[in-house]
Amino acid sequence: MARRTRWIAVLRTPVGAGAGVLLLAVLLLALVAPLLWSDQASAIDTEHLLEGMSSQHWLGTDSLGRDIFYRVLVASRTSIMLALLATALGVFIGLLLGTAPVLLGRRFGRLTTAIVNIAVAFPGLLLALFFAVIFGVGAKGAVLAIGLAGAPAFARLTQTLVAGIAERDFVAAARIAGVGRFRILLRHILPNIAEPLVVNATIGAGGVLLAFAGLSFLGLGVQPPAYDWGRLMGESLNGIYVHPAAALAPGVAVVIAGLAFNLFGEAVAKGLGVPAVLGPRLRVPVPETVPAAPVDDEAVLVVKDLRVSFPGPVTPVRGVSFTIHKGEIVGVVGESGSGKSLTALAVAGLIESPGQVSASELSFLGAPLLGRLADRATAATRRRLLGTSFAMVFQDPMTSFNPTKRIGVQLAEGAREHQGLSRRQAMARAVDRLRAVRVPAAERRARQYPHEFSGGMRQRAMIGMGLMGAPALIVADEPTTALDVTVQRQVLRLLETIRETDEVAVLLISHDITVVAQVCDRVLVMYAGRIVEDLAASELLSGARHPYTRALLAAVPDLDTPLDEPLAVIPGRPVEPSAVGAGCAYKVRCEFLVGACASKDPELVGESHRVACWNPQGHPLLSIEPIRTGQR
Ligand SMILES: Nc1ncnc2c1ncn2[C@@H]1O[C@H](COP(=O)(O)OP(=O)(O)OP(=O)(O)O)[C@@H](O)[C@H]1O
Repeated sequence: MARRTRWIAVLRTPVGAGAGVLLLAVLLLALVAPLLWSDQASAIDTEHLLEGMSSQHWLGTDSLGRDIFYRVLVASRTSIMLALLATALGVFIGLLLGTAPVLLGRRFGRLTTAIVNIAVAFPGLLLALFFAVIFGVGAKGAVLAIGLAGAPAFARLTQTLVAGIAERDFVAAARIAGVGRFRILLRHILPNIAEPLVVNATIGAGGVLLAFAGLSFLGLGVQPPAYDWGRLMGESLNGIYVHPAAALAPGVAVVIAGLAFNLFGEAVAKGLGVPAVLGPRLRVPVPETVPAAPVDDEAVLVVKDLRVSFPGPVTPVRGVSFTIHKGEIVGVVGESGSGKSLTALAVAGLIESPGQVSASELSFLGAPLLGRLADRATAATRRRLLGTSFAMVFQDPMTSFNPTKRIGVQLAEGAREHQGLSRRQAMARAVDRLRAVRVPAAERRARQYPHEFSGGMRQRAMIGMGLMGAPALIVADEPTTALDVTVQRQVLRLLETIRETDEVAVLLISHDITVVAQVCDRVLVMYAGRIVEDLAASELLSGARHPYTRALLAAVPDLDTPLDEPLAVIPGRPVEPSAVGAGCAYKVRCEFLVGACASKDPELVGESHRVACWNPQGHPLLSIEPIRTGQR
């Protein structure tokens, strides 16, 4: 809807309207000219050979006495049709090459990217000539030549656009939901790149028209008795000094038609802000017949010694272990860069190559999430399990949903995929879930697009999407960071309610320790890729023992904080993953160093309250004298 309005707005601008009318006129001419003036254009008049302009022949006649004006008009169809065909071919091949990384995976994707990069480096006209020689002279050969020559540019454009969309949260969410690559491409990626692609193809058509005229002019394109503008130019070239109009007229036609495509494309691009691909977001889960197996205890997610590393090598997550039980809300806090998001992404299977994930155990509802899957059935089961029982809510509500699709349709998609619901049933469930997350007028809202929702409502709808199946775990990565305080409270309360009513476990990632303290049962404090403290949220204020946790708490301003004094901050800066050396990663910022801190990284030890520190506070180790350091 909004899309249509924007197009209409473009057509209302003077340039947009002018270019639109010109393009329409050119297309109309191409359509009707051969029907109306074919006879006049081909009528041979041996008495008026190579005549100049006259009232009878406005642009004169050619060597067979045929009227040049009518021939230029009639040639419009062949010229434009062939140019559009070649453009379509270029776009099609460009799309195939540009979307290869999504369809074929990274390795083949890289190969096609390399091929495209090499092809793009060749001048288009040179490529066209090269292909023209291969395919032979004639219109068909020229279409193939120009289409293939234009393909690398469209492939590059497609790759860039696809890369921008493929990293969006809603694509990640669709992947978690087990939506296949082809379907992701078709339903999530292509609709979001269609606009810039169409606009660029329109602009490109102008250039193709010119290239086609060039090939025909050289005698490699349209062959007699057929003719296009390029051919007319070529035929008139010999007499250009005595009879310039015959050569200039088709040239002018090429320029006008080329301009019409170019101007229109440019006007639309400017008006739509192409390539402004908007943000999107999330998704997840679904059905019921999932072979879950958490029979032993109530562990929903078990993570043991999780590591995430990247080439460098850097290891931003260095051995994280925790378990989440049914109906438990576990918070993960830490400064920026501590590895919170990577931990969540690794759990969701969203770390892409060249990132490497390893763990001695990573299981969800008893099913392993890591490792090579022995057979397709196991892989399908795992996909299905994640698709139905695992939900992910991302940070930015602006990017949570595919902007081109209605909210209800997006909610329904996973249910159709995994639960086998019909379109109708899935929509009914979507409306029901929107109601469950307190989206008012759910039926009407389900028919709206993401931009018609407020930020908080979008975030709630995203959680609703997670509830389409029967989720056992919702991973929420900074779900309230982009929201104002009141809306933030509503979203957090919603997560709490879901936990209470459906016993869903929640892994809540936040840099805000007060948020975590309010809603969580347990808190994991992360620093430099490790958990440094794991304790009950109720103990946080009174019983935190790690100097880093205590510093995080001390840095939270409260109503008693004197306004005339600087706010407390944690001295120093978080350590970069690449700079983590021997000993405790927090040592350079810690006030309570002891001898072991410099040489050995402390293990996370304890039962219900785990701390990784050689000198935990609160219950001071009296035998060890703290070394008070000067702060950096
Ligand atoms: N693809 C990558 N390649 C190399 N390093 C990465 C990559 N992705 C993340 N990192 C590094 O890993 C560290 C942890 O990142 P992560 O996003 O998990 O932090 P975070 O705790 O979630 O921070 P924030 O609150 O800012 O999101 C950061 O230092 C980051 O630079």
